[in-house]
Amino acid sequence: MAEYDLVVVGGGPTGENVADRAVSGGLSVALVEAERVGGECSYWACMPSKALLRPAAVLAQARAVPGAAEAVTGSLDAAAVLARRDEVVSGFDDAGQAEWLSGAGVSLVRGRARLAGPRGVEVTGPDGGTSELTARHAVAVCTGSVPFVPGVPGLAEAGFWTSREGTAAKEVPESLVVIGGGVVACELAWAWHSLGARVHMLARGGRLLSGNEPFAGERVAEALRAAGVEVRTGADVVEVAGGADGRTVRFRDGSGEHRVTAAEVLVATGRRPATDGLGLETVGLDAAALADVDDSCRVRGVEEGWLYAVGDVNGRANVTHMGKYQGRAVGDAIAARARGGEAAPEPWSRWAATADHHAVPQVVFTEPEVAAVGRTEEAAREAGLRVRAVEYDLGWVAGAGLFAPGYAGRAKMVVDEDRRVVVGCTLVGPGVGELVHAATVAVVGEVPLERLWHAVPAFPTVSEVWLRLLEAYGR
Ligand SMILES: Cc1cc2nc3c(=O)[nH]c(=O)nc-3n(C[C@H](O)[C@H](O)[C@H](O)COP(=O)(O)OP(=O)(O)OC[C@H]3O[C@@H](n4cnc5c(N)ncnc54)[C@H](O)[C@@H]3O)c2cc1C
Ligand SMILES: NC(=O)c1ccc[n+]([C@@H]2O[C@H](COP(=O)([O-])OP(=O)(O)OC[C@H]3O[C@@H](n4cnc5c(N)ncnc54)[C@H](O)[C@@H]3O)[C@@H](O)[C@H]2O)c1
Repeated sequence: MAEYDLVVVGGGPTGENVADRAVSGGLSVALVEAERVGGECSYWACMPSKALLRPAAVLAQARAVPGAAEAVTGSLDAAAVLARRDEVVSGFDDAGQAEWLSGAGVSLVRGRARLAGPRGVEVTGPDGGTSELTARHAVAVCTGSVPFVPGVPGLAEAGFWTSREGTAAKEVPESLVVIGGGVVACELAWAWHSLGARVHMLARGGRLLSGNEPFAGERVAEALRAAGVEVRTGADVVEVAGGADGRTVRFRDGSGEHRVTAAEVLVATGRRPATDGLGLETVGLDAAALADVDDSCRVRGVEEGWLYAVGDVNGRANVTHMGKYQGRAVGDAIAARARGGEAAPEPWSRWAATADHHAVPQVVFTEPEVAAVGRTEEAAREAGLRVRAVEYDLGWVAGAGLFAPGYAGRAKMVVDEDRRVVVGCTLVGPGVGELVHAATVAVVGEVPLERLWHAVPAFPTVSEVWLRLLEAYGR
C-alpha cells in the first residue's frame, strides 16, 4: 500500500492545479486518472470546441472589414479545421500533460479510483488489477462532470451525440439536431453550422443562454437564424426514432407538434457531477454530499475534514478557469493544514474560492461572442441588492467602428447603488471575450465608480465602452 500526503482523484485542469500547489507546499502527491491527464477540458470540451469555432470567427471578422474582405474568396476548409482540432487535442494523446505532471513532482497513477474508507483510495488499473493508496492528510475528489441525458423515449435506441462526439467527430454530418439552448448547444450549433451541417436547435426554454442577460441569448439566436440555423425555443422533445433517413425528433412547441429528421442528434442538456462508482458510501456519504463544501472546497460533516471536492464535481461554477482557481486555493489550504495551520477560508483569502459566489467570468464563443461576469440585473435584484443597470450600443464606440464597419454589439453594467460598485457586466459582440477581464477586475476589486473614471481605456479600442457605460450611469 503506497502512502502519500495527498491523493487527488481526477487529472483534469482542477486536479492538476490542486496537485501542483500541494507539491509546491511541500507535500507528496499521487494523482489518479482514469482516462487522459488534462481531463474533459483538453480533449472533449473547451479546447476542441474552441478549435472548431475559431476559424469561423476569423473568417467572419475578415469578411466584415473592407480591404480584407476582398481577399477572402473561399469558404472554410472543413478538413483543415478538423485537422487543426486534432492538433489542439494532441491527437488525443496525453503524453505531454503526463510529462508536465511528472516535472511538477506529482506521481501519476493510471486507473479508476474509488474511496475505500477514510483516507483510503482503491485504484483499478488499465489491466484490471487493483492497488491501494492511503492519504496521510487529504483526498481531493476532482472527477468533473458527465453529460446529463434526459429520459426521452427512443433516444437511447436511436443513438445520439453528447459533447464528446460533438467535439471529436471525424466528419461533418450532413445535418444535426441540437437539443438544448445552453452554452454547449449554442457553441456546437455554430461550429457544425460553420463547417457545413444543416443545423436545427430545439431549446426548451423561452430563450437561449438563459443564465445570461436576456439580450445575450436574443442576439445569439438572431445571429444563428440569420446564418441559416433553424432555432426553435419553447420546444419540448417528445420522442426520437431511428430510421433509414437518420434520426427523427418529434417535439411540441406553442404552434403544435412537429418532426425534424437529421443525420445526428446532439444532446446538450447540461451536466451532472461525476460521482458514479466513487465509493462515497464507504465513508458514509452520498453523491449530494460533494456539493456541500466550504469555501476551501472541504466537504462538510466529514470527521477530521480530510475530504475535498473541487471543480465541476462540486457544481459551484462549472468552467475550467474556476475549477483551476478552486484548485489553487485547495492545494494551498491542504498544504497549510498539513503543516498544522488552520487555513481558515476567510473571504478573499488565498484559501477561499470566494469569487465562485458572484464573480464568475464566462465567455461563450459564438458569433457574436457573449462575455459576462458577476450578477445579471435580475440575479442581483433576487439577491436583494438595490441596483441600477445601464446599457450601451457597442457599435457607437469608435474602436468598434474600426474593428469592423457596422459592428453590432451591446454592453450592460449592473451597479450596486448602495456601495456604488459594479456587480455585473455583460458584453455581446465580435471579439468581446478579450474585454471581460477588465470587468472581472472591477467586480472582484469592488472598485468604486468614482475611481473607475480614472481607469482610462485606450483610444480607439472597443474598451472605450467602459467610459460610455460610466457616462450613461452618470457621475
Ligand atoms: C463542450 C464543452 C465545452 C466547454 N468549453 C469550455 C470553455 O470554453 N471554457 C471553460 O472554462 N469551460 C468550458 N467547459 C467546461 C469545462 O470543460 C469544465 O468546467 C472543466 O473540464 C472542469 O474541469 P475538472 O477538472 O473539474 O473536470 P474534468 O475536466 O471533467 O476532469 C475530470 C477528470 O477526472 C477523471 N476521473 C473521473 N472519475 C475518475 C475516477 N473515479 N478515477 C480517476 N479519474 C477519474 C476523468 O477521466 C477526467 O480526466 C466546456 C464543457 C463542455 C462540455
Ligand atoms: N465557453 C464556456 O465557458 C463553456 C462552453 C461549454 C460548456 N460550458 C459549461 O459546461 C456546462 C454544461 O453546458 P450545457 O450547455 O450542457 O449546460 P447548460 O446548463 O448551460 O444548458 C443546458 C440546456 O439544456 C436545457 N435542458 C435541460 N434539461 C432539458 C431537458 N430535459 N430537455 C430539454 N432541454 C433541457 C436547458 O434548458 C438549457 O438550455 C455548463 O456549466 C457550461 O457553463 C462552458
